Amino acid sequence: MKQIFYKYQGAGNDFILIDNRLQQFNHHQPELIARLCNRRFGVGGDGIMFLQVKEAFDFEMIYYNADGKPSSMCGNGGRCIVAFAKFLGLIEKETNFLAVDGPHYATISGSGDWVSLQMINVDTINRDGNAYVLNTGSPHYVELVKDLEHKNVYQNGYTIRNNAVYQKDGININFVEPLNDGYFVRTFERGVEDETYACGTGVTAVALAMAKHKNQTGAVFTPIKVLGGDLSVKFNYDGTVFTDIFLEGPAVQVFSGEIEI
Ligand SMILES: N[C@@H](CCC[C@H](N)C(=O)O)C(=O)O
Repeated sequence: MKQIFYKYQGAGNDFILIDNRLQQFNHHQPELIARLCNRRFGVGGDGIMFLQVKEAFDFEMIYYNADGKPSSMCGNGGRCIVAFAKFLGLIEKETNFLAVDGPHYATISGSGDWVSLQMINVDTINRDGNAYVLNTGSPHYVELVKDLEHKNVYQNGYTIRNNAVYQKDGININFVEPLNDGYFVRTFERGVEDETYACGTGVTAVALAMAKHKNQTGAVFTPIKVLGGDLSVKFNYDGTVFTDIFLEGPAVQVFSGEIEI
């Protein structure tokens, strides 16, 4: 059977998008999902999303990691599916949709390639040695480092992600270095099991962890540079809970096509 797909990227975090409003695609097939995401045997992507009908919402986002397993929230994926919903004519300038971690509100620019996505509130940040550990829809480990440009993110990320604490459930590993204006972040992603060019829940975790690190409260705006471009995170922090968290950046359709499944 032939399947139409769309390919999107958000700061280089790339995804396959499928319009599954008619429920023609049975996505409970881990091997097929992993093959579609494979960069040699399939379309290629850090993950795949299915846009489905959901009562009381504009749509539902069903997300799988590149390894074929259902995942927790994907921030850049969330931004890309909002751009896809606009492309399909389902929404105009704003949307309320359902994802695995609950309802999300988002706004989209007129041209449709800049998306601001509200993320879940965060009230818990734990420590693991010098690192910060928090859940922004997906679990994240955040470590401040020096000379991030030359760090072996794959090797160091792989080692932490697979240590006795995190091996079973997995975690995403973010290394962060302060810049004059904001931060530079590189992420080893669970479910891709490799460094990706960007991670939306990851840069969100970094922005919150750095505010905590610097005892910064009030309205905060954090520009973040990643391998695939620029993202930003804005939020309010009262010293206890992070609210009104928005992840912002590009969400671009790259190509579309048909693949045999
Ligand atoms: N790329 C994502 C995170 C996707 C989920 C992650 N791989 C996990 O398993 O936690 C993002 O943009 O947030």
